[in-house]
Amino acid sequence: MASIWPIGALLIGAPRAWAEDGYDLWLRNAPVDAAGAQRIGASAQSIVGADTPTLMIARRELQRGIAGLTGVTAPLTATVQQGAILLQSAAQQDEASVPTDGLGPDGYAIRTMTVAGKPVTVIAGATDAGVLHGAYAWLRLARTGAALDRIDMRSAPRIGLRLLNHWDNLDGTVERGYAGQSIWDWWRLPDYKGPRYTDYARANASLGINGTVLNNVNAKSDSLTAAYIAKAAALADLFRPYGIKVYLSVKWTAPMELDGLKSADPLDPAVAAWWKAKADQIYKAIPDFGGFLVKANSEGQPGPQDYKRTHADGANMLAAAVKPHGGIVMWRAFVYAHDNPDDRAKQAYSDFKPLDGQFADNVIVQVKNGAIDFQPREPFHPLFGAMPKTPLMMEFQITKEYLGQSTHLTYLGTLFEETLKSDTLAKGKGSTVAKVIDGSLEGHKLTGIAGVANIGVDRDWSGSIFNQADWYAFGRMAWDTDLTAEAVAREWAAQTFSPDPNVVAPIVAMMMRSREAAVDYMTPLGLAHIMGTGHHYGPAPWVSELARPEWNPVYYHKADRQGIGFDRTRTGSNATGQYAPALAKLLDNPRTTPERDLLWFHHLPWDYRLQSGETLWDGLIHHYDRGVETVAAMQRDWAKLKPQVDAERFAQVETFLAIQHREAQWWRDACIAYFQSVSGRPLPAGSAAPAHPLDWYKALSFPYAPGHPK
Ligand SMILES: CO[C@H]1[C@H](O)[C@@H](O)[C@H](O)O[C@@H]1C(=O)O
Repeated sequence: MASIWPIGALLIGAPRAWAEDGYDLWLRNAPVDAAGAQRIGASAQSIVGADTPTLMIARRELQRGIAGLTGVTAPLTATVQQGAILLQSAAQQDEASVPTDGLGPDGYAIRTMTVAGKPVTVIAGATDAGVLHGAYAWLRLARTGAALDRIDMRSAPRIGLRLLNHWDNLDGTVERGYAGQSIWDWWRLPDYKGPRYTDYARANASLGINGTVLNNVNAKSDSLTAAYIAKAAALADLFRPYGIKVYLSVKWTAPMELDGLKSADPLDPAVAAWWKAKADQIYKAIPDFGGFLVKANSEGQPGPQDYKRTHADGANMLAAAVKPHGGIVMWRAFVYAHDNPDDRAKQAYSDFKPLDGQFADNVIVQVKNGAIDFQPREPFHPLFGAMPKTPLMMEFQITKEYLGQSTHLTYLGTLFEETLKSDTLAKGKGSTVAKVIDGSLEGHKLTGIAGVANIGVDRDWSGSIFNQADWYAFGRMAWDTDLTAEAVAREWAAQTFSPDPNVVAPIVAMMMRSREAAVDYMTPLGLAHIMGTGHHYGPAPWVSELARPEWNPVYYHKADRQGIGFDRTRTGSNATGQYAPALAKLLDNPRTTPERDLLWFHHLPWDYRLQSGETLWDGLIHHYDRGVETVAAMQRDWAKLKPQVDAERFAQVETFLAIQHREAQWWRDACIAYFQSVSGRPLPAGSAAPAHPLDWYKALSFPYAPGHPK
């Protein structure tokens, strides 16, 4: 057998035919060793069945992957041969078929079996998109070194809508984007459809992402003009065979801005008629258009409350416009439009909880993972579990607005996992956030999860090689919320760098502690939102003079001579009361609050004793120290990988880790200098004094961070 694949041996040490700039993401298909080529080649000698646009993509992906990995191209054949891969779509059910019931519109089954007396691998789906997902899953197995000669797997996502949200503006900038300008070339669309769009679709389809919202939630009305609808339609045409639908964010006052209507009151029949006509126009150009995403009455955006109507009034009016076409409305719960002096964290719940049961059946409310704003760590949002009659979808941020943006290595898989596995206790133990959003807790059919994309025109797409892992993890965990961050990191590292366990293990170890390191050096023990204001980069716990209370870091940490933290208990802002009673009870007591969230829920004296026995003050400093030390350890671990990683990507990561280490110290020293100026406490033994006086950090301004909206 081995002699069939001599080419595998030749590939060892062969010069690479591509630049290692990260463009190929996890779809890199780098040549494997001889044993790997044998393993893959034996199960991929030919491909059978590929007659629709989507199946042709599946076939091409397999051929491309197999050729890259083994050096041998698997031909397309009409008859079944030994070692063939059979693509079995719904139309091809016969005696050899693999059952596809229960796989839904996206799922797949992969099975090695005997067909016409020949050992083959069948990749089946109830739809062509399912087969395509199966092809990508098979390639994932091939790339990660799994055995391919005995497969019997079925996989179907529980969450229906798995979407990226682009915060891309029509002028090509990306709000909170740290990977360069938008990949949507609005200027040359719809005529010029550059190759990057197809690569984008491949990357997303390989994860099972099935929709994309093209434009920023801070939307401009222009996105709904005929010209922009045509551009969106061009993208929809490209993405369709990959099983990806297009959605648009809309601005509430578009009827006024585009067509001079006098109002945008959702109960005004003229307004409803305008949206209906607009929806009809869009569906004419994009028959499978997904629907609308709306940010209303939040951060200055207009909305139904401007007309004394509710969010439900607004959502339902839009929902009626898209309903005849099968469209949906995703209505965001990220609101803090009004001054909310006692506790910004409470507003979404206050506004939305009373509306439970009032939304139309094609509306889904999109809730951020936490109640403030994509912090390095937040307890799960209290709306999860609190609106049983309303489908809620998750909004994660893949772009790392508050987690070091493009340079810090802070793998988000652990954040996603922590949130999804959080127990709301809404219907007793085991009422996890994952079960809320997959619909199983309350029996909803409309289900979704969105990730704010970290994609731009940078060669590596995401601003750094390791940020690609966040896109990857979002997609994989959206498909299967049971996946662990570690398993996903392992898959990603094997495909992105090498399946060699000596490469995978240390990279995964770095990734798995990286986000906790950022929590430690930025906002340990439940602190939040003490970043530089506006751009959210770097420390600024001292800022206190901005116009609105909730724009100031001092509002969030509330440090004074006596203690630190935000009292959200029953006797404080009572945000704890927004959680299920059993959980609220735990959170009202610092001793039964997870220590990682301590200062999120409690204002405590500096002498409060942590579980470790040390005082809160000493513990805080130790967390800051530990964060910096962890980054230093990551640098050392990366340095050891030099022989195994190509020079280009090694150098990028090395440089970014150096930046991260420098900035972790900046964070640590600035925060300690500030908190010490407030607490007046001495540093614990073993902790070095901040390198500079507080004024030095205060003077260090950083006004022009990328991605910061003007
Ligand atoms: C799109 O605006 C963003 C804003 O830039 C950002 O700082 C914050 O995270 O949230 C807003 C939102 O989610 O609407």
